[in-house]
Amino acid sequence: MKGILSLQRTAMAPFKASTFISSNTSVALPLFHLNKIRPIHLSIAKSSSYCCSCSIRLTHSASQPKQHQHRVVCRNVVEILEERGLVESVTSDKLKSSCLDPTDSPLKVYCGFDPTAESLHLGNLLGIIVLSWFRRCGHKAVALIGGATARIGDPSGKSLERPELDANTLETNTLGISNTLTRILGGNDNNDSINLNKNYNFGDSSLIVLNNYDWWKEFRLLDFLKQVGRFARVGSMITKESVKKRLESEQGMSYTEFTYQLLQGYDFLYLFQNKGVNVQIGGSDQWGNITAGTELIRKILQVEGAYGLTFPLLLKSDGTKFGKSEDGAIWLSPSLLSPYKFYQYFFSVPDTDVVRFLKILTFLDLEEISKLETEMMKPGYVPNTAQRRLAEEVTRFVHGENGLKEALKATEALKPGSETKLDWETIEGIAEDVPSCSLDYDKVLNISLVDLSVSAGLFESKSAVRRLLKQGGLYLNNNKVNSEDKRIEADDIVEDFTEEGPHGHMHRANYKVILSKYVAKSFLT
Ligand SMILES: Nc1ncnc2c1ncn2[C@@H]1O[C@H](COP(=O)(O)OP(=O)(O)OP(=O)(O)O)[C@@H](O)[C@H]1O
Ligand SMILES: N[C@@H](Cc1ccc(O)cc1)C(=O)O
Repeated sequence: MKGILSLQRTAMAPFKASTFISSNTSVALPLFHLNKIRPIHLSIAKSSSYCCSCSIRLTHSASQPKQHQHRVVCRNVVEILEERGLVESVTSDKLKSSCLDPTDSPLKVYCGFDPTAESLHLGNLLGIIVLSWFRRCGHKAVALIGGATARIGDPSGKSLERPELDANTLETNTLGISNTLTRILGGNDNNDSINLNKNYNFGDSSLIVLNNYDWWKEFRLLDFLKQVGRFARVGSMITKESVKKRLESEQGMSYTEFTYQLLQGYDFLYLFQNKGVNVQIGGSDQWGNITAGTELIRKILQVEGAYGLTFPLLLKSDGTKFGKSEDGAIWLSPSLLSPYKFYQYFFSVPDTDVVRFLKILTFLDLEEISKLETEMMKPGYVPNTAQRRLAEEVTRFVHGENGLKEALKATEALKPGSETKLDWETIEGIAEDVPSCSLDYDKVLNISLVDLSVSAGLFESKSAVRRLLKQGGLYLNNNKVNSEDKRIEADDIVEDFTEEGPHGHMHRANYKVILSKYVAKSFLT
């Protein structure tokens, strides 16, 4: 068993996780049990000196701006995607030749995300990564939120009709997803909410976030049937995988979901005509919807020059797809999955997956990945070195430098026998991820540690506490407890002095104490 994530799955099981509550009058007790785990040593690797996008070493000169050089040395983005296993199909081979000159004629690429959940998940990250590759190679990206299409429900890959979402849920989801997209693709740690009535341009306008509800809300049915429906052939529509499968099922398919491909198809046409978008990307399940768009553009506008590219679905080792429907989805929003847990997920991926994930989910040079792969085969390889690199890269991309720092700090603090000094922020971070409870301050101060360990639910009996204490396995704030008579003193309580009192004095805002136990070394396998 490796890594803290797997540790927590087994170790946390006996305890019921509760919400972490902190207030001026309470003491919160994040409790955890570290069992059968090897300590993990972490360090941040230095970033590579290669061009982020094209695996070619940069040769900056003082006179040439970095951005310009970056584009000059950049290779064909489609080739890069192919090498990394990020291309399943393209609608035309001409796409490759169309991306040769990003400086003079950059492509404008879009990927759509229906706001069917509060957050995007790991499967959706592939679309974000492919958009990012295009941007890194000098092209432009559009992230589209399907405020309109989410009301219809994409039948792709679904055996049942999707439940209808109410307006409030859609609004909350749209906000959550926009925040994630702008946080990741905006390239900063800015978590501020964005105003949904605006389109967002970032810096050099290489990224725009749009919502398709903006053009669908005013499109009248008669106009749609005349302008779009007339050109769509039912014969071609029913051959799409998403429709064929559903028609064979007992439940069949509603007319509403049947029209989904035309909505997505029209989006492409609208974006082609009004925003200069000429490429749509998506997971392989989006092929039918993407080709609906290229077909409409060809028929209605009578032009060529619109392309589609799909990437393979990201699958777990058991062959199932990463998505939001299963338990334990890997959410990209920190409020649904903390950066610490996100990091731990990647730190614990099996050796059989790590190289594939490094190629798909990071921007690391392929040569570097290949070196890591070679190292993995050698005797003396420190387990999880490749996973650590993967976890660092993906966490930094999704949660920013601060998110990665938070994850590393919590990882360090949760290590068995860690000597990390626990400060307020670290405890707060950990508390979300371990079972915790909240007790009044006076129910903790001067209370015997043995009693507290039981009243807080860490142990079932005082004798169990004493037994572990004798084995040297009981820790308070990462310090080993040696005496059964230990009482909680004021100094054991980690305080947050960050709130400023009425006269400019810092006053006690919150109080926290952390207890932990882990099985003595002799019990480790
Ligand atoms: N595992 C995955 N690998 C690659 N792309 C994915 C994956 N899951 C979803 N996508 C892509 O993300 C976009 C939105 O996905 P969508 O909301 O339809 O499905 P989902 O979130 O996987 O839903 P569910 O979990 O309910 O099956 C689509 O372009 C889809 O191809
Ligand atoms: N159909 C995509 C989302 C999407 C919506 C509208 C588009 O124009 C493009 C893509 C999904 O399943 O999530």
